[in-house]
Amino acid sequence: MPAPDHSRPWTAPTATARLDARVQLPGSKSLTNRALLLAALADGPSTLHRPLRSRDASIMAAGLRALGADIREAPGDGLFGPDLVVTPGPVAGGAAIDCGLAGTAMRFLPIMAALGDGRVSFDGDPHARERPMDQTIAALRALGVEVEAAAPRLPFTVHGAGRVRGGELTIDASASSQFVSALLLVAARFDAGLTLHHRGSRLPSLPHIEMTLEALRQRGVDARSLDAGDGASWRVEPGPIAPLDEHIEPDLSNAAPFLAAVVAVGGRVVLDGWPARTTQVGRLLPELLAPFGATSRVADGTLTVEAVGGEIPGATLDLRAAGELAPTIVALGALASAPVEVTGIGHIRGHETDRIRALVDDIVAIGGVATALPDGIRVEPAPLTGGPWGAYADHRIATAGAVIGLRVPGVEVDDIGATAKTIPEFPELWAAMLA
Ligand SMILES: O=C(O)C1=C[C@@H](OP(=O)(O)O)[C@@H](O)[C@H](O)C1
Ligand SMILES: C=C(OP(=O)(O)O)C(=O)O
Repeated sequence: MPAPDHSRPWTAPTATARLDARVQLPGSKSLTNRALLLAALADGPSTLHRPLRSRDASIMAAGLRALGADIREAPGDGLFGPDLVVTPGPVAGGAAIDCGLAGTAMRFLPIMAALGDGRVSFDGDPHARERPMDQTIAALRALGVEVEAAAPRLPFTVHGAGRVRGGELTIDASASSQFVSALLLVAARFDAGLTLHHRGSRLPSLPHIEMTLEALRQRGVDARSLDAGDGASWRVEPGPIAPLDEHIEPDLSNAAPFLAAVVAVGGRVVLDGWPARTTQVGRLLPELLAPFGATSRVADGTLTVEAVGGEIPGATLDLRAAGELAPTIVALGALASAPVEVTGIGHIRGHETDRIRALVDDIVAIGGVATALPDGIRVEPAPLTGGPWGAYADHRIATAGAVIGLRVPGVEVDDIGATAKTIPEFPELWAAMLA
């Protein structure tokens, strides 16, 4: 089969009938990239079964190889590609790492690089140079690691001295939970471990920090939240990281557009591989979609979402825990018959693109009414027309356009290839859902 051509605008398919689909999604980005990094720091080889194969996962693997890990493909069950076997090596200096647009790579890898002996330089895509990195650089410096940086952003160079003392550190993670996760993920390898405090105006994406703690504990690391009354202090004891063979769960955040499609069109989608218990923030989707008229049922490892279709009610949602899901919810807002307000997401201005601006501009360009709020977005009912939908290199802005296009003919996503960041199969899976 010829490779799909993503260089031309992608006309989002309009749904012609109620949905009745079964969907199987590739692995979680957040789980894959944590498993890769912890495997590279572990005491022996680990296998990742059904890892995500995507740009962000390739970037993480390439960065870890540059830092000394051996990562090879091994036959898996073939569902979305081979398994990965990671054999750790001593953390090496002397590398130049391209972080692309991957927040996990640009926040996690510099902390690991500090364990090595030598210089490691970091850079990324043009927009990656605008993403907040100040807390990574400040944290390393506070830990006694030399960082050469002209500005508190990419590009910069970490000068590892072969060890990090660790101890106690305070950062401001208001702009990203990844600053916290990065330090906790590597801290077992600091001489004194780490007691980390967050002090700042907000702490977004708490479930991703829970995911980090759980990933560490699964590998025998003593990692916990400290009950400081504010839920913003953590402790990781120094010690070995055990190797682990892990089955990577499907990406539940990438389930969002497929489940939102049910609200937009009506009918039913059954999602395979829904975990009985998970730290992924996508577990909140059933309750987030309920105000829009969706009913959800978990049974036998599947999630079934049903909706009648037709008018979509308005809603007000606080997505501070789940900023990653905001573009999909805002897309439903553009289709709703009453105002939809999403708050708690000011920090998504620092995601792959300024997501608040991108969503407002795209919705307004197709005739909608959307307003940026200091901490979110408000969308009001308006008749939508087709037209260009900018992806801004952002997988979730691209898929938000796909959701709107289900009901609005002629929505043209300029770069559906942006979905390669976490779900390269998106156009094919979307078409299959609608078939
Ligand atoms: O640690 C992670 O895997 C992630 C944390 C979150 O980042 P922010 O806290 O910057 O939103 C999330 O939005 C991102 O997609 C993935
Ligand atoms: C914010 C996201 O990604 P990143 O890991 O690059 O921060 C995202 O996937 O929504």
